[in-house]
Amino acid sequence: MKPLIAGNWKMNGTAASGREFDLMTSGYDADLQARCDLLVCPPATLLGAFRMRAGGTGVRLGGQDCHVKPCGAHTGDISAEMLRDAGAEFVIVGHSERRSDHGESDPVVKAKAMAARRAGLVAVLCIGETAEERRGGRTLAVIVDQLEGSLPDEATPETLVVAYEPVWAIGSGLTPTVDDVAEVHDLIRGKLVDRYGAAIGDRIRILYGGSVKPSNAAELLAVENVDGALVGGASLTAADFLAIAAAAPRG
Ligand SMILES: O=C[C@H](O)COP(=O)(O)O
Repeated sequence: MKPLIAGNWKMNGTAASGREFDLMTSGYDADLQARCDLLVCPPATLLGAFRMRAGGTGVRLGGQDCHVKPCGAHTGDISAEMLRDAGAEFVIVGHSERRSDHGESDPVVKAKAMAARRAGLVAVLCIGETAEERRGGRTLAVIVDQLEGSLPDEATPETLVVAYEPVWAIGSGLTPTVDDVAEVHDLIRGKLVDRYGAAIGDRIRILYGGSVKPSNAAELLAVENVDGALVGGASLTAADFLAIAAAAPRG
């Protein structure tokens, strides 16, 4: 399976960030293109400009969230259809910062994943346990609950990516051991196969996210059932982001 290296810029970036994005597109050379798919999810304000800059380079674009409805009276929100219109091919749903900042529940995340499919976007559906849940030995149970509550009713490898992001690893510099990552990704793979059948579930990409950096990317990306990375802070600079992409194993 070709790895997906996805950058989530979160609430970072202005028009001046186009220069950094250009370094990413120019650095995504034939070797990297053969090695992995590269996705940048900037703030929605930059999608249109980045679409112009990305043209023909192979770098894909995504949104960071979408509303469940295609349009309507929802001040400040953006629909999956609007993201697609602005150049997105992917959209992150259920990121832990959306869950905590905006109280998004599993049913809402599921509805957003289904909205993404309706609009022709690939949903990057995020799940992960908190530090307290991990300390309480509930990691695997939390992952199962989140999957049961938020996976869309129908999915294919072309419409769904799952991202495992332990909340305590996000932006903290901490990462789980490779054995812990392997255990959770193995569980997720099994649940995807149960839900969608082996022909689909075995081919849905499962990303790891949380403090991925050039120094730990090769180790994390080599873990079985880790099919790429969802990168926050290190995706803001081309040098780090491309170094992570270069650490992806050849498919
Ligand atoms: O969506 C990305 C994740 O929240 C990871 O962020 P981070 O790489 O800054 O830890």
